[in-house]
Amino acid sequence: MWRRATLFLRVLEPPIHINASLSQTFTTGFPFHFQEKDGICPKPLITFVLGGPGSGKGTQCGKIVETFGFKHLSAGDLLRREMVSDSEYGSMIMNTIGEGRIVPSEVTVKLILREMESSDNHKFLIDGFPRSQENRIAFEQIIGAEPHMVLFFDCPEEEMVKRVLSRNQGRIDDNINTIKNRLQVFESLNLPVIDYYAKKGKLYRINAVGTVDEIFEHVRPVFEACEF
Ligand SMILES: Nc1ncnc2c1ncn2[C@@H]1O[C@H](COP(=O)(O)OP(=O)(O)OP(=O)(O)O)[C@@H](O)[C@H]1O
Ligand SMILES: Nc1ccn([C@H]2C[C@H](O)[C@@H](COP(=O)(O)O)O2)c(=O)n1
Ligand SMILES: [Mg+2]
Repeated sequence: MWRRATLFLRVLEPPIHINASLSQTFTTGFPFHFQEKDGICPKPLITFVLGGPGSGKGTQCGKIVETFGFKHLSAGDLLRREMVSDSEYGSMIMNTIGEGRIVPSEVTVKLILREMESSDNHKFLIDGFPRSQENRIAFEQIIGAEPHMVLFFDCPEEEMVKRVLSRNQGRIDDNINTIKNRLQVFESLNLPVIDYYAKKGKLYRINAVGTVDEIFEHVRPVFEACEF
């Protein structure tokens, strides 16, 4: 039931090396294998969801899924799941997340790819990715696709820190020291990606201050304006 979506996906660079243990679960080369639905292979619609730690990306993704029927892929959640699995990357991921740094792009992109390939939905919300230009380039190289739009939840640091410290979900990075590092990483590595998409005309900046429902009322028209 797999068919190559060659026509739809933009090929940018030669495939990067895929290491032995992951190559059994991930497709080598690109474009990725996309699930056929009702006899046709739909074009994947990719939305990247960016914003600082605690800006509300995951919360708003939940509402977008409910309202617009996307498949939500949180890069952080995929990494946390990999971390507690038997993966050879477990301890590396745990140390990296614990210090508020970014996991090597190849690992993260392949986790995303695995989820995309096994999904029967063609509309993807990719949350917390790309966190760096290196992440972005790895996605383009491995998956051979670009987002049709990018949401940026713009939230003051003080509010992000307050939200993260009261999240209470047992995350190893929800402590003041790691948050300081994550904020620095956001500024130095993630803001350039946000600028990149702004220059390409793909960025939708959402004011992330207010109640969850108020913020969603800024998000809704962005999706309503799209023809899916
Ligand atoms: N508009 C809001 N007002 C107050 N609290 C909020 C709002 N949106 C989300 N929260 C809460 O703030 C915390 C962080 O939100 P969320 O997990 O959605 O952020 P995130 O951007 O995904 O963060 P991270 O990058 O750390 O995963 C959660 O406890 C969530 O319930
Ligand atoms: N593209 C990504 C996304 C996440 N991570 C790591 C580092 C983050 O601090 C952590 C938590 O992510 P979140 O749940 O806040 O989106 O996961 C990464 O290395 N690369
Ligand atoms: Mg999140």
